[in-house]
Amino acid sequence: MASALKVNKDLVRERQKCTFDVKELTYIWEGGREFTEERQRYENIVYSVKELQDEVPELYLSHKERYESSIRKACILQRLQNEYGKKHKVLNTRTIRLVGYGAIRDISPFLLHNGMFIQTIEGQGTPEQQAEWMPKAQAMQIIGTYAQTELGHGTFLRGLETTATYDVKTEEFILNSPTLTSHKWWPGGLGTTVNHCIVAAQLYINGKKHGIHLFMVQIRDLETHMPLPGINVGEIGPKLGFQTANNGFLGFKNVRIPRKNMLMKNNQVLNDGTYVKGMNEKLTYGTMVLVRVSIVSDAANVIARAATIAVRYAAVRHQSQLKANEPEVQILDYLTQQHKLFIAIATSHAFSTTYGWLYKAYLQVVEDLGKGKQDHLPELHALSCCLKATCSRDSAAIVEQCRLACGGHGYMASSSLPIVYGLATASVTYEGEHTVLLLQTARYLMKAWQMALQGKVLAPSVSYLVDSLKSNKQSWQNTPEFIVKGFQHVAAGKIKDAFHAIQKHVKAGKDYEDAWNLASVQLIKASEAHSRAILCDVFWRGTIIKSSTASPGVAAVLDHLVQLYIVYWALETVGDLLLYSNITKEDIAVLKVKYEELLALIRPNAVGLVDAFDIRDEVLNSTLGSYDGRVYERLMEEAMKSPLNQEPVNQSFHKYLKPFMKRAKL
Ligand SMILES: CCCCCCCCCC/C=C\CCCC(=O)SCCNC(=O)CCNC(=O)[C@H](O)C(C)(C)COP(=O)(O)OP(=O)(O)OC[C@H]1O[C@@H](n2cnc3c(N)ncnc32)[C@H](O)[C@@H]1OP(=O)(O)O
Ligand SMILES: Cc1cc2nc3c(=O)[nH]c(=O)nc-3n(C[C@H](O)[C@H](O)[C@H](O)COP(=O)(O)OP(=O)(O)OC[C@H]3O[C@@H](n4cnc5c(N)ncnc54)[C@H](O)[C@@H]3O)c2cc1C
Repeated sequence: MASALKVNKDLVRERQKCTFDVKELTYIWEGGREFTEERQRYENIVYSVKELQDEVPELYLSHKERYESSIRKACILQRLQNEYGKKHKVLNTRTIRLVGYGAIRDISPFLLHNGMFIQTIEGQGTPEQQAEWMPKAQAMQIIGTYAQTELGHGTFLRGLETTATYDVKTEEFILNSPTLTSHKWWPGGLGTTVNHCIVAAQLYINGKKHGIHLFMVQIRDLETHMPLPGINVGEIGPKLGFQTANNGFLGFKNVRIPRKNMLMKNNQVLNDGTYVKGMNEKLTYGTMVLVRVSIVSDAANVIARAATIAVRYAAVRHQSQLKANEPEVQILDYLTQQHKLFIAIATSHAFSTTYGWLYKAYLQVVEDLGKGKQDHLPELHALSCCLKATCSRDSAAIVEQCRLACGGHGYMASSSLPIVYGLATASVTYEGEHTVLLLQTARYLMKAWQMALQGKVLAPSVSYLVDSLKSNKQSWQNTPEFIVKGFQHVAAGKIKDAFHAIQKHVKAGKDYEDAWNLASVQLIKASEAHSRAILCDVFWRGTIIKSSTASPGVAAVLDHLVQLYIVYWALETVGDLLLYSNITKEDIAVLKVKYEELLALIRPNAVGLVDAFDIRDEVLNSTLGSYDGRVYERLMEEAMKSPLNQEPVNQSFHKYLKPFMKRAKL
């Protein structure tokens, strides 16, 4: 962090106003002091490595140069990470991703290796397969990705066309891409980085199709890196963001792999071609569940980044007068600006708390599955789908809101807000498209509603449906607990409406599937309302627990944030509350005042709150958001790095402009 002397005076004043212990909140936000200290220790190592510092900003490099630079840095990072792991302890993936981002400035071409390839071997491999591949993958003697999506299908996995046909004679699988649309398309690192892939393919044995299975396939020679025979591999080209992720395509022509290369923890193929079905075919999708859970944490992190940039900038930026003859005010003093930004801070805490809760549920299900119990798998799938969908979508909207809150300068690449938006919006699509995942949860909610009607016991996350069937609703109270109940009434009401809409179409003679499609707008609304009820409930309960051991100052700001989140969403969805709960116009008027009071309470702590996210300048990489607030100096310094500013006259003047001007007629 910059020395106090060089820090912008507005930021100095803001920090003096802060009423709580910033460090203490950082520890809470990060899940414990040990995690923060571990990350900081690792950051100190990584960001002192000279080779990781850019001479030319990445954005001025060509597509090819950017990739080469990202690989160079990713290798250095991987070495540092391994060395660190040997000396201290293995770093958590959040730290690896955060710190890696600061060095690479975009997505690491090893992201899928570290985030899905290793996890799939771990989660889907037999102990023998793990023993063979895990050490090599961890040491990066083999580098891999997760190759599932194809040109023709990403969402509908049963529609994937890549085939893996078992040859009993040679005890091998033969991989083929029978059509153009069957080519793998998107996997990160696949373009020119990885030499192995976990490939999702339709399994055929003796002409019988057994559905999607996962296979370990080597695609490049380990010495020469040349594609192996039968492999057609390449990079898919520039995208909205993710420029250095090295997303690729892949086709197979009669590529043979040994039988032992099918990941067989769940389903198995024996030597003689006998197919042994596992406990649940959907366990093949297990890595996706883990990544969906992790995306809730990623959403919290991207919002924290955008909020840090936008809040610090809003403290430094002065524009317009509130009153004539008075100095121009910090834009952070406009209530509308606080309305745009404080919800970002609160949302980041809401998602971080929800991630902690969801990850715990994930670990419990994994433990249960190990004992052959799968009762909670459907609930976890439903929760991970709707929370991934809602948190990723909210994160993209909030990052964009933070960008807009920075006015014109937020549009500068050097603000980093465009690149952060590129990251956030990608997560709305990858790992299960937004609408599609909401509809997965809706399937579960329809079943839960049916069970509630039948008086059956429901899983904890939907047990509120039982309460909603009781006719005596208490009169409304403007307390957080009661507003959370209000969200549950909204969710229950929307679930019920969607259920009835399907029934109505079925009664009118439609097939269930057509009725489902006709009701699907209502279904996604029900799923969204369920997500919001869960987020508010978990955030509220989680904050009470965290506050119970926090200092009074920190407990107070946590309380302001959770209340702000709940009241904000009550006001955003006020129409729903009027439809489905007992809220009155008078209650709403009180909530509006409450919301304004909360903005005022948070205002003196705004900069302290984003400081508590403890995001280093290297990670922010932002002219607008650095700790010292030297916004204008940095904007100018960065502009001066443009290659167009390295010469007084660009050659295009002599080649095009001058002749053009000469020829121009009056
Ligand atoms: C700690 C380490 C963490 C590291 C984190 C790193 C983060 C890295 C970030 C990486 C960045 C980018 C990577 C991006 C990678 C990708 O995008 S990989 C590709 C992702 N692809 C998808 O998500 C595909 C989406 N589609 C599907 O999942 C399925 O096709 C879909 C669920 C939509 C439907 O599947 P079907 O097989 O067609 O099933 P249905 O008939 O619809 O349903 C049957 C029942 O199965 C239940 N189900 C479905 N999925 C699951 C599951 N995963 N688990 C449990 N159960 C599941 C479903 O609910 C149905 O149940 P029901 O019949 O209703 O009882
Ligand atoms: C940055 C990025 C990185 C990625 N990395 C990987 C990777 O490493 N490995 C990998 O395998 N894949 C990867 N993917 C692919 C990604 O998982 C898919 O793009 C994603 O799952 C969406 O599938 P799709 O592209 O087929 O979308 P589509 O399903 O074609 O979606 C198009 C539209 O159709 C709608 N739609 C589709 N089906 C339904 C339905 N049943 N009901 C209602 N609406 C529907 C969707 O809502 C959407 O609006 C990546 C994608 C991106 C953008």
